[in-house]
Amino acid sequence: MAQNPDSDPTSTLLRLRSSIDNIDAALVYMLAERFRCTQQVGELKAEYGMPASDPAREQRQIERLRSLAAEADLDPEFAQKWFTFVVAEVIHHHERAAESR
Ligand SMILES: C=C(O[C@@H]1C=C(C(=O)O)C=C[C@H]1O)C(=O)O
Repeated sequence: MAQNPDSDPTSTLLRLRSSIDNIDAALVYMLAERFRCTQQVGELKAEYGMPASDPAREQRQIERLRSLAAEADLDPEFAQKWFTFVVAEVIHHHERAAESR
């Protein structure tokens, strides 16, 4: 009789880790794509003398992401922390783009 593939904890661990590795790869590609977009925003802002950060836009994004996180059963605080961390890096890039003009 065929064994249940999940009856062996080692195979279960390997199967789950394989999915985790795929998800991590997708996240890296998604982040790279996001930074490619924000880089273009940074160049546009530097060219036209627009401010690096837009707190009102960020506030709207935070509210939207918190609501999406709650729907997806993800901690909204965690979603906000992740967003704030990424945006801080984006703004740093925008400031560097403006300085190098
Ligand atoms: C990318 C922008 O610049 C900043 C970075 C943001 C982001 O990474 O989502 C949002 C607002 C701005 O503070 C933008 O203004 O759209």
